[in-house]
Amino acid sequence: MANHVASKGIFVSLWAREEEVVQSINSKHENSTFLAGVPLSEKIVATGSVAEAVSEAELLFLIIPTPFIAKWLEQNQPMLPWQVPLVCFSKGIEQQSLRTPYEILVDELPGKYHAKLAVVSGPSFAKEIGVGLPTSVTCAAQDIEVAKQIQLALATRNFRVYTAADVIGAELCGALKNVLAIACGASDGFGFGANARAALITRGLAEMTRLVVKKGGKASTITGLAGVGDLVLTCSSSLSRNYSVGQAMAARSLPEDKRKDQKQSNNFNRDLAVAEGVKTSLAVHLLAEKLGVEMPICEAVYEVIHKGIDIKTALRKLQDRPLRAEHDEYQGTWVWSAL
Ligand SMILES: NC(=O)c1ccc[n+]([C@@H]2O[C@H](COP(=O)([O-])OP(=O)(O)OC[C@H]3O[C@@H](n4cnc5c(N)ncnc54)[C@H](O)[C@@H]3O)[C@@H](O)[C@H]2O)c1
Ligand SMILES: O=P(O)(O)OC[C@H](O)CO
Repeated sequence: MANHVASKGIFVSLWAREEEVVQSINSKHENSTFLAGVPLSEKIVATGSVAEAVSEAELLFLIIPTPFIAKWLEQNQPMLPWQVPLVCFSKGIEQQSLRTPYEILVDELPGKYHAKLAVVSGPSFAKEIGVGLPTSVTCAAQDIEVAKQIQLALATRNFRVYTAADVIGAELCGALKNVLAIACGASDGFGFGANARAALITRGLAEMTRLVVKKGGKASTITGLAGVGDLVLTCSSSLSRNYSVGQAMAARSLPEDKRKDQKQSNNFNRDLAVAEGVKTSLAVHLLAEKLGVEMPICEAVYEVIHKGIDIKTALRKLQDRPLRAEHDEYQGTWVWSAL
């Protein structure tokens, strides 16, 4: 995102946690640790000091993994200006509190910050944005004028930004697609084929819809970039860390002689550590239980990762559920059926 904004001729001050990342960006104009091979603009200057990074900010981006947001805010909030929009790009759900990134921001930041909070979601691999490939995302904010301000600030011919008012829907979709991508990666890792993947994406969409609507989000968000867009992207590309984790977990559970046919992740341990769907699957399990929402695919991912259930058994269990109608009639309209 820093590179994209810099491509508009805007100066970007980028805070990074690791000293080697700061060094690499400032000396080589590349983030060799996290985004090797993507040349970065000289308009990006990295620093290890949050105070320095935000001192002249007209727009703030917060892009760190969801599990660290609350702690990061606790340590850095006093340095953050409240008069400028703060846009969060993180996609996950906090494990214990079951909060989305926006809900964490609202809880952890004083009220004066709240009016200018926004989130960006949608199909957006960092690597593709970094090299300027065409990308479209959704910016959601409670105040649509804030979303429009961010839309204008970020949009280019190659980077379309749509506005939306459904913050909760956009965020839940972004979090859930990571869990579903693990399931799709696993299915592909077993060589279950394209039919199975398409079914997982479609029934995954049904799970997303049920949770989003139950939490007060809009069903229309599901058909948008944050919903279908990001779900299709993440569930079908090994550029996704979540998909790769599922793929590698399946490949690892195959007998030696079958493994050679499957793609293996070179970065399994790193993907496992950073793929948001790993921790979010526990949060989704708890949230679905709390709200009484049926989410069998997400539940299968939770059972494999957090309960140690054999991955093939979990996928087979999905196939063995009772047969039923695809949609139910509910208050005069057809909606996704519960299982
Ligand atoms: N990478 C993408 O393509 C992409 C695209 C859209 C949204 N996102 C979302 O952005 C968020 C960040 O993803 P990412 O790919 O930039 O990072 P990542 O998932 O690769 O994680 C590594 C980053 O986490 C930071 N980190 C590690 N421990 C930390 C701590 N204790 N406190 C603060 N930061 C810490 C590291 O400094 C590093 O920048 C995630 O929620 C992800 O879902 C990522
Ligand atoms: O690599 P992933 O699986 O974290 O996905 C990255 C982005 O969220 C895709 O939109």
